[in-house]
Amino acid sequence: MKDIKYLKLLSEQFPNIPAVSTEIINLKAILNLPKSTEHFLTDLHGEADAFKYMLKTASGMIEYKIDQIFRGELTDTEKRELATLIFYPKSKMKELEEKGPIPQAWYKEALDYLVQISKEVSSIYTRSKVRKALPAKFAYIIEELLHIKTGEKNKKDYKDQILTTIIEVGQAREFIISLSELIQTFAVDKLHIIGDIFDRGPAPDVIMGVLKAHHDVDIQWGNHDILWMGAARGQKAMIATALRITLRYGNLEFLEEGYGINMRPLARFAMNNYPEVKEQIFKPHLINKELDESESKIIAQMQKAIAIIQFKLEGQLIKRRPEFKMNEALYLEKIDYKKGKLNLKGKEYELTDKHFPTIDPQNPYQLSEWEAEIIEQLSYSFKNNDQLQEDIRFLYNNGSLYKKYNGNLLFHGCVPLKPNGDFSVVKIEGEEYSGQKLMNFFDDIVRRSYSIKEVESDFQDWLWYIWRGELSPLFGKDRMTTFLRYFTDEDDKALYRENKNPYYQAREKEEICQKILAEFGLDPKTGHIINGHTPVAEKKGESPIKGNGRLLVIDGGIAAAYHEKTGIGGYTLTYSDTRLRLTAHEPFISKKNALHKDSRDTISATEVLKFKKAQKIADTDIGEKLTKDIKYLMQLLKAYQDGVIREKYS
Ligand SMILES: O=P(O)(O)OC[C@H]1O[C@](O)(COP(=O)(O)O)[C@@H](O)[C@@H]1O
Ligand SMILES: [Mn+2]
Repeated sequence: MKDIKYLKLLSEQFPNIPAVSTEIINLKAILNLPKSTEHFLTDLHGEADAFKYMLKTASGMIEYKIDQIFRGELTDTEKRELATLIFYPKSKMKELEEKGPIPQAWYKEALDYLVQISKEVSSIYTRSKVRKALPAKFAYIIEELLHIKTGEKNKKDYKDQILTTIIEVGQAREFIISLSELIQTFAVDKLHIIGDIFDRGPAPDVIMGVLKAHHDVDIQWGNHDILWMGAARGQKAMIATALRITLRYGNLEFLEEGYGINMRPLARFAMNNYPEVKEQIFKPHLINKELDESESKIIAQMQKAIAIIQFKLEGQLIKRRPEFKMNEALYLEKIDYKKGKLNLKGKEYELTDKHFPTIDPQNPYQLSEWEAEIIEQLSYSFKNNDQLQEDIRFLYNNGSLYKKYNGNLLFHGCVPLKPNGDFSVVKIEGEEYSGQKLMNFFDDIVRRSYSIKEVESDFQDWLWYIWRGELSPLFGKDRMTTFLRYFTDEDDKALYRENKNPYYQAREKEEICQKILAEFGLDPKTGHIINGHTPVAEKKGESPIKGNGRLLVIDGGIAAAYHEKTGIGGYTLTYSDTRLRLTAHEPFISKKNALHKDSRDTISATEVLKFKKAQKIADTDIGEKLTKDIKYLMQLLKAYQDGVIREKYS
């Protein structure tokens, strides 16, 4: 029996037998609803258009529903037309209008179809949840339409009349838009982003805007998110790195226009110090866009300038934190500046670029006065940028290093392992961390870095470690060879190789996946690990399904930069009441293309798992919580019945 004090507290919310009974009936009914759909996306890398499209289409879920409802009734082309109407209602109707007035019959049919789909996708939610999600202006009418049962003869005329009147009063367009948005919202209940929203692509700020407006999203931080979180806290090596990557892909728009960060001081500095720059090394890597020569040159100059600042700041940090064991990356002191050569482990390498005007060979990691001023200014603009701070706060508040959800384990990179498959042990201030404890340690570091005020604090150095340290669960590689890739040009691939943590080999084995699930307190027989971070090269025949189905890697590369490597436009995962489905997508080209193509977007869909019995809310984490609540409510009911607690009626 729960503490009487607790029951008394509960009685304030449910003061009498009818109130507590109603709640019990309500919760028990909810337990019997089907489990709602979860949608997993990862490695968005600034690709806002592709991401928005995946959300709109619920990764093929909407087309799948249309198939189910209209099988045998509509042709494939008609089904695709209906799907694009749901994805882009405004543009689709605008196009039709351009060809002439839209006939009433078209509106009637479209409304009828959309009502049918809305009914289907909302049928798994409680009335109250559906009501809350309805657009206020049409809530009453839509609710009426959703609750007319198919086959209810006497209601058919009633429904027809409502649809006809909607058209007569000129509201059909608005209704179609509202219903389409409703379908998009209801197709997926919960969105999981397995990390890497930032870097490489053009519009992470737009993605953040969409996520902030979403009804239910959680984020498992990726290394590139941590990079921006550290940068926004003012960690200077991370600011320099985030900017270097932005410049490397020539994506200044989101920085300057999206976040309003002024890049002119860096541009002035770069033009002054690097009037000539080796464009073959530093010219921006442009995807789906072009820049004129002068723009491209200035971005190259800025990229070199910020890269040198990054290497200096990283050198300082590595020296300050010997426990990070990253001396290997102390490159600037291994350069013979007169000869223009790099000396690594007794071997000399010719540098591809020997112009280092800001480096003092005696003190190579010291920033020049101007460099110091630049990074100081940038740090000020990052820390005082309202928009960026709001986005990063959202990442902190809705994110974590890993998540356990409905029996599955979600994280971006890895759980660091030793080559023999044991969990790696990290010793920090006398304490040993491994497995879940290590993940919790890093999660705690990230949170504390946010709440602790002082700049460049210990915690911020650790954030940088999470970005690129050997035992970081988000990086999962032994080193980052950026410097070598810029400044050396060897045939020897080993020089640049970043070796993946043994986890990536080990996860092919079912028993390792099971061991990890068990370490996190999940059922190793039924749970799944869901990973992002490493693009799956489908082209080379790599499978996203590992460990005999216990682990799924869904980074197929939404990032346009990786399409060539992966050969597809990304994987996504949906987990409904009946199945866990992995979908491979075609690369997203443009909205225009999506609007006009008459085929599906998905290349293939694999049923990773099909449940024998459809899952109910009772089988989920929320169900577990509700079951506990019901238990206490039953105790309260009994306490009223036995007179242990007095009922109140007002
Ligand atoms: O693909 P780019 O922009 O050259 O960046 C390569 C760098 O990105 C990393 O792959 C990290 O990014 P990911 O998390 O996307 O893998 C580094 O290991 C590597 O040095
Ligand atoms: Mn990553």
